[in-house]
Amino acid sequence: MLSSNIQPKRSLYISFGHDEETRGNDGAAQVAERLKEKGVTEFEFVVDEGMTVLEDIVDGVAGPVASVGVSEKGIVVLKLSVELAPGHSSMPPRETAIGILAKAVSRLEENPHPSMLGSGVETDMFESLVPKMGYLQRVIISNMWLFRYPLSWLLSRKPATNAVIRTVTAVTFFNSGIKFNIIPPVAEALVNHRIHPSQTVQEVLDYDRAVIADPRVKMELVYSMEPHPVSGYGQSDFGYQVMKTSVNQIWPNATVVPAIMVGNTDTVHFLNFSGDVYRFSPTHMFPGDPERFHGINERMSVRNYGQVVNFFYHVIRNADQAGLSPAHSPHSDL
Ligand SMILES: CCCCCCCC/C=C\CCCCCCCC(=O)N[C@@H](Cc1ccccc1)C(=O)O
Repeated sequence: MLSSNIQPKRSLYISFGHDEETRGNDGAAQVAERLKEKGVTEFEFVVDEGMTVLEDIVDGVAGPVASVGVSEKGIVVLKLSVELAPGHSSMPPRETAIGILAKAVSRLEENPHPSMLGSGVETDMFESLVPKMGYLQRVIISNMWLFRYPLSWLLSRKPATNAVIRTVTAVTFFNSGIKFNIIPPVAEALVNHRIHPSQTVQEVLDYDRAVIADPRVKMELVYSMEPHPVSGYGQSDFGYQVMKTSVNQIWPNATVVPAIMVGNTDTVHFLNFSGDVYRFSPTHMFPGDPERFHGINERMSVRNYGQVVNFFYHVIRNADQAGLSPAHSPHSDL
C-alpha cells in the first residue's frame, strides 16, 4: 500500500500482542488501556484470529467453507482435588485419592454437556451451508426440529464438529503420588471446559457438581470467562460484509458462514470497543489439520501464507469505505 501511495481515509489500528497464549494481560489488555487513555473508545469492527477456511472437514459439504467467528466460547478452568490420610501401601484403604479422583474425571468424560444444536449461531452456520450440501444433508439440516438428536449424535463423533455444538470437557492435568509404597495424601486434576454461548459459567459448574456427585472431590474455580456476545452477521452489518467480501476475493467459491470460535482469543480485551468482533484466520485447513492445533506438525503452506497476507490487504481496502457495498476495485491490487 505504501509503494502504491494508498492512504486509508478511515482510521485503522493494528495491534500486535505477544502473550495471547497466556491470556493477553501484558499485550492486548495493555493496548486496550492505552487506546482508552488516548480517547479511542469505539471501533466500527474488530478482527482477530479465529476460525478458518475449512475444506472437506464438514461431512457432506462441497467446497471451502470460511467460518467467521461471530461469538466465542467461554472458559472454565476447574481444579479437582481429593485429600485422604497417607499411609503404608501394604494396608491400603478401599479407595485411594487417585482412585476417587479418577472416577470423578471419568464421570465427567462419560457425561458430556448437552448438545446446544438448535439454540444459536451454530444452527445458522449449518443452515447457511445448505446450498453446498448433498440431498440427504439438505433434508436433515432443513428439518432441524426433526433431526436435532441424530444430527447432534453425528456431529459429536468428530472433535472439531463436537466443539461447535456443546460445552466441551478436557482433562489437562492429573497429579498425584510421592513414592511407590506410600498411599498418596492428595490427588489433583485440572479440567478445562469451553462453554457454548448458550450456557453460562454457573451452569457448567452446577452440571459438573451433579455429575461428579461425590463430596470428597473438592472443586475450585481457577479461571473463568463467560461466552462472548454475538456480533452482527446480517446483510447490513458492515464488518461482517467486509469479511465476507474479502474472503471471496481470495477464495471465490468459498461459502462464508457465521460460526462460534471454539478456542479463545485476545478479543476479550476489545469487546468494550465494538459490538462487532470477528474471529477469523484465513488459514486453509483440510482433514487432519484441526488436530494439529497445539499438536504435532502444526503447519501452513507457503501458498496459504501469501493468501493470508492478501486477505488482510483486502480487509484494509474494503473497510476503507463510508458504508456498505465494501468491495474495492480493482479486484486484486496485490
Ligand atoms: C463445522 C465446523 C467445524 C469446526 C472446525 C474447527 C476448526 C478449527 C478452527 C479453529 C480453531 C481454533 C482453535 C485454536 C485457538 C488458538 C488460540 C489459542 O490457543 N488460544 C488460547 C487462549 C487462552 C485461553 C485461556 C487461557 C490462556 C490462553 C486457548 O484457547 O487456549
